[in-house]
Amino acid sequence: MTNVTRTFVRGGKLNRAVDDVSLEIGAGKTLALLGPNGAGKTTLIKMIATLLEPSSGRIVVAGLDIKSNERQVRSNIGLVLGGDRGFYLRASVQENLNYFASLARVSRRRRPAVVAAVLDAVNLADRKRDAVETLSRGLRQRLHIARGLLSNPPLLLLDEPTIGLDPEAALALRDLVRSLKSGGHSILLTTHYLYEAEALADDVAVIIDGRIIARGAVTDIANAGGIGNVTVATLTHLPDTLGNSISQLAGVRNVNSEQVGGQRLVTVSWEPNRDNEPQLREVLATHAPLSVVTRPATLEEGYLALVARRRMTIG
Ligand SMILES: Nc1ncnc2c1ncn2[C@@H]1O[C@H](COP(=O)(O)OP(=O)(O)OP(=O)(O)O)[C@@H](O)[C@H]1O
Repeated sequence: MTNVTRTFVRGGKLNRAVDDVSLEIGAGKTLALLGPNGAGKTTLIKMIATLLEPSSGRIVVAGLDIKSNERQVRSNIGLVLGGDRGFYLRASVQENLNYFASLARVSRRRRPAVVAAVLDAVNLADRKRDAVETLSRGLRQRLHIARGLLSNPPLLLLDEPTIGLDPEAALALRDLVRSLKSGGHSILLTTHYLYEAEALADDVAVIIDGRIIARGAVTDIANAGGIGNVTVATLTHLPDTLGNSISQLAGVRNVNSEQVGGQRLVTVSWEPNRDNEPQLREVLATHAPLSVVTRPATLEEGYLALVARRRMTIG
């Protein structure tokens, strides 16, 4: 998409829900779109799915401009919004998929094979005769993905696919998303679970107030938030003045401490390429640290630093 903007009028004021966004997703790649509530993620996904028209800008899916090829583009996209709606609850899994396959213009002749293939892909074949209302939330979410796969679309749009799932069901769903990716689908994923984005995505884009403020690998997001590596020190106790002494070291961006079990974890975020574990060890030496480990910032640490930095610059 190139220079895409979508405005809404609210209370007589023009609100730019998506503001001049340009993004591309490579074939077979997964892009995670992250951002706070109301940042513009769903608006962006709805525009790609042709459910909402951009106010300006251009969106191209598999080489086709969505404005002039709406019907064809729809069959190139699998939209998975999830939740409890979207199925006939008393009808069976198979009946639902047959119906949605007809809407997706899968020919009557090909329908049985296509429905069998998507059921296999999401591992639901053994439940095909059961009414949808008997499926757990995790299995319903698989059914949503099966529905999105009916036209074998090159692009899948997954809006918070694991929301509300228990940890085991969420893990199984992440495995399913990985297998779709290795099957060649490009995926645009929105999620508020940062470890999920880190586990699944090749690339991350952060949207705030309708604008993409950072895009790239996890390190790029962290660097945009002003942090590079992070050192975690484990201590048996934390003297009052220690945090202050650490924050005075060159290159320190932020210091946090928390109690975990009987231990104190001190987390030191360093500015990009300015980590200095030896100097930190000197400060910690008289407090007998149990361990000191330096590693790259996680996506969660990078994202939180980026959002905080953004709020500081506009607030
Ligand atoms: N139909 C609409 N009419 C008016 N304003 C809207 C409409 N849809 C979205 N908005 C506004 O556009 C902005 C972006 O909303 P959007 O739902 O895209 O955010 P989001 O990033 O998906 O949020 P969440 O993480 O909460 O799902 C918000 O300010 C929202 O109030």
